[in-house]
Amino acid sequence: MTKVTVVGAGNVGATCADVLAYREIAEQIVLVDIKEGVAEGKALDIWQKAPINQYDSRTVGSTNDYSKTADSDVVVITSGLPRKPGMTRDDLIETNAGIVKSVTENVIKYSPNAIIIVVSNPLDVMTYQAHITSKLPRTKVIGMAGILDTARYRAFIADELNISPKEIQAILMGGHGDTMVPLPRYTTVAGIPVTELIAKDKLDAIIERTKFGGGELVKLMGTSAWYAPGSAAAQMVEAILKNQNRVFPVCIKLDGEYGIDDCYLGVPVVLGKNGVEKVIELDLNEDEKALLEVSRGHVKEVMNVLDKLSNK
Ligand SMILES: NC(=O)c1ccc[n+]([C@@H]2O[C@H](COP(=O)([O-])OP(=O)(O)OC[C@H]3O[C@@H](n4cnc5c(N)ncnc54)[C@H](O)[C@@H]3O)[C@@H](O)[C@H]2O)c1
Ligand SMILES: O=C(O)C[C@H](O)C(=O)O
Repeated sequence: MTKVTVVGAGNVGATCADVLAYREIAEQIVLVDIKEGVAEGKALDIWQKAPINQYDSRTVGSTNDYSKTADSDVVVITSGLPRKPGMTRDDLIETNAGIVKSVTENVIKYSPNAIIIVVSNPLDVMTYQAHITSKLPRTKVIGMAGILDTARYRAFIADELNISPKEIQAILMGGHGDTMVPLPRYTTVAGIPVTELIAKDKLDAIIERTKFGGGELVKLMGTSAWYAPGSAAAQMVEAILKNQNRVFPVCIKLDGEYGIDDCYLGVPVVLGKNGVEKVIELDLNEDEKALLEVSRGHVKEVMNVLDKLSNK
């Protein structure tokens, strides 16, 4: 039986559980939250949708009882505060680091071999937190952001060209923040380089909008996005459970790739049954390397903040 735990039954977690269920990605989905009754209620609601939407995946909920999560193949961590207008993702570090640490400890107690997908923000540094707490190999503790950021980029390109989003392929690297690095050189529309179809000034504007894509939604809704983030996390779970070996940008600790050591950044990887099967090293040009270095520097600064908090 394939079993997935989603911790945090808020907007992102409940959406992820719903996608995992209605697309029958996992046979059993356990939703956990700290708020009494919320996870049980949402899991029951998703289960009661099964006869309407015709799926067999079973969802169950739990208020902080991790014994129900035992032997999960994959655990998705979405617990933590979302930002409000005017805040950066980094402003969430203190509260969310404590939450991600305690959740990871509980998860690992009952599912020592699980693959962990972190969603909580600030994403790259929360992946660091889960990695050091779990002590799992780096290939099994990864962060979801790149699929979401590239999806935004691809959706904006689809709009600009009035072409199906299914045709747009792209890779984006770096931290999940304003320093992320979309790569037009590695963006195609049905195999055609995007640079042949969209003028530079328009593509630059799309890249800028992508970098601030999360903030655009926070401003509109007063809280952060959930449909695309929940679906993106579910897509990562699917690649793992079905051993699809799909290529996605995923946050992982770099151990020398791209000349970077000891920093958690989004890079293209092959995602399969063992988590990250391979980190793909692109041959970046000087401009791209410079942008990645800025992003690395920013993530490293926030990692240092976490180190100081843990030493308190
Ligand atoms: N990586 C990304 O691309 C991405 C995208 C969207 C949101 N996020 C982040 O995901 C997180 C969740 O966002 P959301 O919109 O679902 O927020 P939300 O407030 O709707 O849900 C968060 C849930 O976590 C629960 N929670 C808090 N502490 C907990 C604990 N110790 N154990 C279990 N559950 C706990 C809360 O009760 C709440 O139900 C935020 O940090 C947000 O910034 C990341
Ligand atoms: O922007 C946020 O705060 C949430 C998330 O990281 C996103 O990009 O939607």
